[in-house]
Amino acid sequence: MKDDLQAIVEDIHSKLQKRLGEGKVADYIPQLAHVDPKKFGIAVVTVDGKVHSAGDCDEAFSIQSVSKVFTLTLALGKHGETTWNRVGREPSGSAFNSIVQLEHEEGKPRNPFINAGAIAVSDLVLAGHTPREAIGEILRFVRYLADDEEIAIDPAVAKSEEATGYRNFALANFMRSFGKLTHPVEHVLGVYFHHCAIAMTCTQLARAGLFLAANGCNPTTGHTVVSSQRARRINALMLTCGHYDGSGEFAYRVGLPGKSGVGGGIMAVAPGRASIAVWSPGLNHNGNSLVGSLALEMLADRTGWSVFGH
Ligand SMILES: NC(=O)CC[C@H](N)C(=O)O
Repeated sequence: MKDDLQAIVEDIHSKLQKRLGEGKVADYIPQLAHVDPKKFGIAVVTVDGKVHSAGDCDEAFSIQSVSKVFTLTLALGKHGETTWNRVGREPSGSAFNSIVQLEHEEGKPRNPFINAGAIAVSDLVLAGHTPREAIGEILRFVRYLADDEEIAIDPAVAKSEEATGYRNFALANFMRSFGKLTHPVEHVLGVYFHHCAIAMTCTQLARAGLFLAANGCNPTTGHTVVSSQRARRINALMLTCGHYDGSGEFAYRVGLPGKSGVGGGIMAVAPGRASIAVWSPGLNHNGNSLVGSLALEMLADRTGWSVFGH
């Protein structure tokens, strides 16, 4: 490390002040359109459990698609490798809510991080449960990962998406027509919308991702969450698919496994070193946080943490 980490984080926060407000806040989910576009938080939790943070790092925001990492981890825990019968592991090269590939590939989504793939994963998490139980299981899992019982779902966000999620209903119905969802569409989407509506701060999110930076074991709680092989593989999927059709650009500029959400959050993993969360609501054309991506690019550059070398 070239400089002290807290100093780097504060410097990134101050250098990016002039860029705040760039990008476009997601407004297709009406409840997200109200968020102040100038918010910006960053938290870095190193594998020794130390937190380095700046800005709006303790303000909760809607994690949206970042939650797909947690539901995938749960589905793999419940169904093991058979998870991959239902969803692929290849980058899609298309938008997060795209429907085009689904017809060619007979209802099997490309990867677990695009909407269609995460809906298939929600169907897997729902197995043996009512929707309410599955939502409770996901929330308990995220609280366990972050070691924080305060984490909650924002019901207004879930409701807002349920009322306007025409695309997601289309994707789910289309998959169901191929027999690729085993539960009723309303139940599967109920689970999906609620896990997307989990609200977390950057600090909580960085803590929740720590197991991925530390070979599957959360070093602050001592809990073994997944095997080191599984942690490595989830990181690989985040690197190749975590930013949709912006994943190549993110790997080029940042070089860390990462998962974005349309709430403006990104969770990134520096294996063996740290888990990082950034939040800034303005999105680039791929639906990834514009200032958040810049912050991670600066962080990777200053720390030499890119998985591809210094
Ligand atoms: N990229 C995202 O964060 C998308 C998640 C959002 N809940 C949706 O389904 O559209």
